[in-house]
Amino acid sequence: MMIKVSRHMMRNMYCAVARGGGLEPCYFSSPRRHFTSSINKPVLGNIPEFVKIVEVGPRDGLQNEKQIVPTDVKVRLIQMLVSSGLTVVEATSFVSPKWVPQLADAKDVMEAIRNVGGARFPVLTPNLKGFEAAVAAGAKEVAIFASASESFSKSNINCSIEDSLRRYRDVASAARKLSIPVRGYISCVVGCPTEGAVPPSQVAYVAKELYDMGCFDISLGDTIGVGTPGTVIPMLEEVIDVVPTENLAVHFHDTYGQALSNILVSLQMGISTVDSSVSGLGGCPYAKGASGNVATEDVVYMLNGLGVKTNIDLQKLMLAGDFICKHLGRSPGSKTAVALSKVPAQTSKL
Ligand SMILES: CC(C)(COP(=O)([O-])OP(=O)([O-])OC[C@H]1O[C@@H](n2cnc3c(N)ncnc32)[C@H](O)[C@@H]1OP(=O)([O-])[O-])[C@@H](O)C(=O)NCCC(=O)NCCSC(=O)C[C@@](C)(O)CC(=O)[O-]
Repeated sequence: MMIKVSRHMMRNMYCAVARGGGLEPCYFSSPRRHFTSSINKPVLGNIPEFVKIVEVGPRDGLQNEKQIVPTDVKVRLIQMLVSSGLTVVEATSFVSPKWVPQLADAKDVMEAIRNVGGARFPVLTPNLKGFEAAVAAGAKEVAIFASASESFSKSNINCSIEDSLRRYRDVASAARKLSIPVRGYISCVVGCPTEGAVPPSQVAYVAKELYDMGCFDISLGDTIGVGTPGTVIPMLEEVIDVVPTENLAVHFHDTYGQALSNILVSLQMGISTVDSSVSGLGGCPYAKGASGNVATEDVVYMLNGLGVKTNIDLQKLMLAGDFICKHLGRSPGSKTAVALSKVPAQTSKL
């Protein structure tokens, strides 16, 4: 049975005075028990005990790199991410190689990870052509990506929002016949690089369309990272009115350093799926100036501190971040890795 969470219920959950606890804060390691006594639960409200992290680095991260990363490096990165405990790693995109040459090796990546167990590897498919290629390459889960902004839809996938939704209905229906789960993304949920502020009602409209076509998860993307809790909360309120929180995910880029605060308020509003990118890789080829996604290491560090389970080994995750940063010839992109590189003794407590 699907329980619709109304805005009123959300407010109550938000204000809920939680009892119990009795646990110590634990910043570096996974929590041994849920919630900590030193965390003021009356302030935090009912944040989830477990958060599923969808790692988007190999796709959202590497699609934006100037240099084309060799297939074997992408594959090694994916393997390292899986061995850190991540159970969903977005592997690549079946998009036009003219538009995104960085991911032109999608078929080879899928072939190379065919036998990697313990995780799901969703891939982006912008149309039926991409869907069919993804399935032929062994994809077991796909993602479609719409936009809440008309101009971003045109620049990203060369069609209007309505045309994209028509295409995606075809993809969703083809996927249903093969029992392939479909994730839906919405870009520009608070701001668009050309249109500016995006009305929450427009986000809710696209979210409902994606939900109605069968998306099991709808990821709300602040593509250019302009959101603050002040704009994210009203957007989420409208979306939660039409899509249950258990079917929502958040996807914050960190351009203005607001991603962690935005994630925290999303958790307080009942969302328990968070997208992030190892070492904060990424950006968007069609959103100039947008920085990478929030770094997975920093999200895990915050969740550990909150006593929220992720089942991710932060130390192994940082090794994956170190691996890809070394390959790209840059210093670590997560605050956690930077901090621990300065205080290596703390690493032993991870
Ligand atoms: C959607 C299209 C294909 C339309 O592109 P188009 O040029 O309008 O498409 P078309 O149907 O006219 O086809 C043009 C050519 O592309 C080919 N083609 C057509 N489809 C495919 C396909 N699936 N795979 C491979 N090739 C394809 C097609 O066969 C043809 O080849 P040609 O005859 O010229 O040789 C193009 O605009 C595209 O690939 N866009 C992808 C853009 C992209 O990947 N953007 C980044 C991801 S979205 C994002 O980052 C946001 C997100 C999800 O992370 C959330 C957030 O951060 O907010």
